[in-house]
Amino acid sequence: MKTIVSLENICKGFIDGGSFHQVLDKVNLKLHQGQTVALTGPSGSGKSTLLNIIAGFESIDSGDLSLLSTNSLASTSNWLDKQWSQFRRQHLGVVFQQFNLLTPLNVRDNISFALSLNQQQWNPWCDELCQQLGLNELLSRSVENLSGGQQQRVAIARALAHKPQLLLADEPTGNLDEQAGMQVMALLTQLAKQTNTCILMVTHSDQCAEFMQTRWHLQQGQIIETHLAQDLAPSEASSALDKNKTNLLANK
Ligand SMILES: Nc1ncnc2c1ncn2[C@@H]1O[C@H](COP(=O)(O)OP(=O)(O)OP(=O)(O)O)[C@@H](O)[C@H]1O
Repeated sequence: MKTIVSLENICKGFIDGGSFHQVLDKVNLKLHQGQTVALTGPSGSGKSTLLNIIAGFESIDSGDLSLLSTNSLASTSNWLDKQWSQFRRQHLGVVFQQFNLLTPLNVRDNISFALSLNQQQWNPWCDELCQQLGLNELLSRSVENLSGGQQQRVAIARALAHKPQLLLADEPTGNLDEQAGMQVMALLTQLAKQTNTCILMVTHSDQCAEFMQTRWHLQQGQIIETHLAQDLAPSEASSALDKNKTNLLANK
């Protein structure tokens, strides 16, 4: 399986209140194409910091971050803003708790805008995304007037429209009630599977984490890995996941 993200001995800390707080302490990890990972851990353990580092929004103190760009895994140590922007535009999708939608625009234009950054236009995959996410009736609606669950589905469509190799999601269901949250999780994992997109998702919810194959638990600067669906034989894992998702989608 192709490695798309590699962190080697990553250290990151912040100076706050006059003292230094080590948040990540020699973290090593690899993410592979199509892999799905839930990132859990206590509040303040550094989950968002880790996502921000992988997206290039936060610098590292030491270690090396390599990302798959133009077909090879390359160290980002010498990347300038231009290379980071290009990576984010072409290969990355993000779904954060605050949806960060473009509020003056309607649903269709929010999704089209993300595509236009890659010189792409609306295509059959967008139709499929909108159909599966139940957005077809909402395409001309202004995003600011949509409900939280509807906005969340727009944010997912926007993040997956350009078929990114990596989706970073920070508590993507944090603003939704439990049932809506589970529906969003079911759709998110189903759509990402269709494009072989790797997901790294921060969550405080065990139920959301169960949609992912693997769990990384971040505590005291270190990551402990446990397997979720992969603990089962492949056929059992996929049928358990499919059953879970089918039940949730049936309740939609
Ligand atoms: N820019 C910053 N300046 C100073 N400290 C920061 C900064 N960003 C994060 N921190 C600190 O780093 C630690 C990790 O923060 P982070 O937001 O990554 O945690 P988290 O695990 O995502 O937390 P939560 O689950 O509560 O969202 C916290 O102690 C936080 O206060």
